[in-house]
Amino acid sequence: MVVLSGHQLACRKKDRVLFSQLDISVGQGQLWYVRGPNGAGKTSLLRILVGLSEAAEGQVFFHGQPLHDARHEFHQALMFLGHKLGLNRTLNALENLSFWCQQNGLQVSQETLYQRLALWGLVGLETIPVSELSAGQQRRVALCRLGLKPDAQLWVLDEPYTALDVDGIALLDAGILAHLQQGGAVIMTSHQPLSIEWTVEHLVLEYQI
Ligand SMILES: Nc1ncnc2c1ncn2[C@@H]1O[C@H](COP(=O)(O)OP(=O)(O)OP(=O)(O)O)[C@@H](O)[C@H]1O
Repeated sequence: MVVLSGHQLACRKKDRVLFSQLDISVGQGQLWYVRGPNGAGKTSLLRILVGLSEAAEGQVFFHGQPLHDARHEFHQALMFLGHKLGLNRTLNALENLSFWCQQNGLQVSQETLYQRLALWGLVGLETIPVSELSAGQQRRVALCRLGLKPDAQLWVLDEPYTALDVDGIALLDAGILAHLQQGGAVIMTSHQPLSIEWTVEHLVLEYQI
């Protein structure tokens, strides 16, 4: 079953066409890996696919419905982790996760949040302002959100491995694998080769002058 699809998408930034006539169809249990050099348009594509930017041409569909007509259902089903971490640097890890859950209308116990933080190796760091954590620790706090939104069938992850150490990469791989095994769908960008043991669909964007 197709979860998200983009038809004949085009993206322009200033006078440059980043991509055009781009088709993508992301099904349940599929892992899409969007690759390409710096500036090729990977983040721009992801932003179009999640409805944060308008395509210059083409349309995005969620479960066969135009995204505009399925906004509510789409947001229920979407877990988007952008290039930026989306953390408040003055709040600590626990407060950031609580705030994010509130924003998303999720009732999540403190115990569950502590469990997520423990899973990501952040025990003892829960109440330190995020600004005082290392880059990899901050990334781990952001990644704690994966799994907190039970209805999120579609994960869209923009360079989620950034700043992670070997153990962090293995944890993220395991989380993505479990999501796929449960029928979830994943679209992600990365500059490093994927080591997830799953069939990977590749979408390569070239740098267009
Ligand atoms: N808001 C904007 N206004 C103007 N140009 C933009 C804007 N956002 C992105 N661009 C341009 O669009 C191009 C593609 O950017 P994008 O962030 O999508 O690339 P990317 O493939 O994700 O790159 P990277 O691998 O460096 O993260 C870049 O040349 C960038 O300068």
